[in-house]
Amino acid sequence: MENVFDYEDIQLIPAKCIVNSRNECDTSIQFGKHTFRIPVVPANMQTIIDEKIATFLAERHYFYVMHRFEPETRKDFIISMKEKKLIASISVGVKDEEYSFIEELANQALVPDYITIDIAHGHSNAVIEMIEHIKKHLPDSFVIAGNVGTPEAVRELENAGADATKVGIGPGKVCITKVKTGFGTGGWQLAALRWCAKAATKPIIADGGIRTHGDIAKSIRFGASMVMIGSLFAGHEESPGTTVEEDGKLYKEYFGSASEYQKGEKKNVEGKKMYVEYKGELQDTLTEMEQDLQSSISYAGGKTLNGIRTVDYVVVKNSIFNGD
Ligand SMILES: NC(=O)C1=CN([C@@H]2O[C@H](COP(=O)(O)OP(=O)(O)OC[C@H]3O[C@@H](n4cnc5c(N)ncnc54)[C@H](OP(=O)(O)O)[C@@H]3O)[C@@H](O)[C@H]2O)C=CC1
Ligand SMILES: Nc1nc2c(ncn2[C@@H]2O[C@H](COP(=O)(O)O)[C@@H](O)[C@H]2O)c(=O)[nH]1
Repeated sequence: MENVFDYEDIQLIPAKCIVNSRNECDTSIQFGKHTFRIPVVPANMQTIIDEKIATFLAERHYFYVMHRFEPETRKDFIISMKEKKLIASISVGVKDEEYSFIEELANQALVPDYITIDIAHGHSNAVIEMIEHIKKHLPDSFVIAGNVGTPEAVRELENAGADATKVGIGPGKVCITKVKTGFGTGGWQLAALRWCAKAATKPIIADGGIRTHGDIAKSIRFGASMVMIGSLFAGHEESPGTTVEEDGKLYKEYFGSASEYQKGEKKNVEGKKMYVEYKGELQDTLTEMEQDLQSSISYAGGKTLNGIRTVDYVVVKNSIFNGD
């Protein structure tokens, strides 16, 4: 891989505007059988999403992926979303009990609309076998598989039947994979996304490393259909993490899914915990993201997200917070 770069190294170049107001710019994205308001999905992490937030998002036509860290609640969650006529989007791992869980869902005709296979090193037989298992038992579920960081991995997971792949090994804000293992896409996530997108024949989710709303537009430019974000969604009033007060200021916790706080033990820890400033209401952030993306589309000289996909860009090597 040559010419690696990350989000802060790139600036998109404006093209002639074709709208009279940013309101005319359409940020919606079709992903699977459904169309969502913005190409953004909060990370499937325990301090980012819970059932209440999932319902809030689904009711307002935002994509969501429920986390997999309370496995015993997943079946009721699917039933409850189906009763409300909302999309059911869950996560699974690859351990033995997950195989029986998929069979149980199939036997009870409980078909999640989206199933995300969520493990650290997604380029593995474990994930390939789980994709095949889901496709055998729940062929109508849209399967997202990850995480990966190479075109070879994208091709293999697509060939196994994945409907979308998720790219990002170690660029996350609470991720310590890079320092613990020496591996990953941390520090060059945007270049890795481009590399993977060139090989992909199905949608890609860019996962991790988004620090500003402009990074969403950059992800779209470099091949993402959807962008998964953790830290920017942490710290809201609705966020599940605990709230603490220090010197009169409010903070909320945000921890990694491979942190000892999530795992309950210090084994194969690849994540940490941090506190982020309290950010107010989730809807305000979603609205701001949509407006900023409408602006991005207008700067791209387009009316839809497609306008961003072909826009010119420059590499400006002034990395200030590369890869955290
Ligand atoms: N996007 C990212 O950069 C990363 C994300 N995470 C997140 O943390 C959570 C926990 O992830 P994970 O530990 O995979 O989940 P699990 O603990 O559920 O592990 C899934 C399975 O994969 C095996 N496994 C995990 N990592 C490896 C590896 N490097 N090589 C071979 N086998 C492996 C595990 O076995 P065993 O534990 O015995 O090895 C286990 O059987 C997930 O939500 C994941 O998305 C974690 C790290 C990086
Ligand atoms: N290496 C680790 N990555 C993790 C862990 N928990 C979550 N994640 C990944 O981070 C993104 C969110 O990134 P952000 O930059 O937007 O905050 C999330 O979707 C996962 O892919 C972890 O413990 N270790």
